[in-house]
Amino acid sequence: MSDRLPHEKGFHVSWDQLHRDARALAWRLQGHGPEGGWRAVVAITRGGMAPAMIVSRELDIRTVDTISVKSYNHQTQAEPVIIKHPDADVVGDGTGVLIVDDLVDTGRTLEVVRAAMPKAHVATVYAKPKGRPMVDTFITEVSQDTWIFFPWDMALQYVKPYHGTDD
Ligand SMILES: O=P(O)(O)OC[C@H]1O[C@H](OP(=O)(O)OP(=O)(O)O)[C@H](O)[C@@H]1O
Ligand SMILES: Nc1nc2[nH]cnc2c(=O)[nH]1
Ligand SMILES: [Mg+2]
Repeated sequence: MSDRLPHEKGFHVSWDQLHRDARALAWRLQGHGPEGGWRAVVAITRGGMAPAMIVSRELDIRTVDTISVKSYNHQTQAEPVIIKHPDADVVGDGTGVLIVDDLVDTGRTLEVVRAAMPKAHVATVYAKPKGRPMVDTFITEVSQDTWIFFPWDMALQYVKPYHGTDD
């Protein structure tokens, strides 16, 4: 995360909120697939896996695969590389395939994913302005200087009361 700082704001997403937003994404996608419906979901690991599970459940899509993209740092420029492809027999050129990720930020990850499946439909739960053109469907936009905190990266912890003492 350090190479992506500074971020002025934080947007904290609870499991409950993530569930609601991923369901809203599924609702928006329902009926918008090609004739015959969506054939498969491809989750972009790892952040896309929880949203993809929720979307595939809501839309009753049983064929779910993954694509793994790793961002390598070469002199501060992050260069995403696909380190695991989905099953070619399942996805083909992407027709009828729903690619799901938690968010788009710069759009670099989706650039390489789209190149691998040009005809797929790309859906993210959250989007930042720079990456928006890379997404077909999303639910909530946040500003570019906002860092989104996901529930799998967080834990409940004690917070000091405003009045300054611990009891
Ligand atoms: O639009 P971009 O600037 O490419 O950023 C968006 C990507 O960054 C995060 O994944 P990350 O690479 O951190 O890996 P993870 O999903 O395994 O946490 C996020 O889950 C998106 O996949
Ligand atoms: N968790 C998280 N990962 C990211 N990867 C790129 N942008 C973000 C972000 O805002 N939050
Ligand atoms: Mg990711």
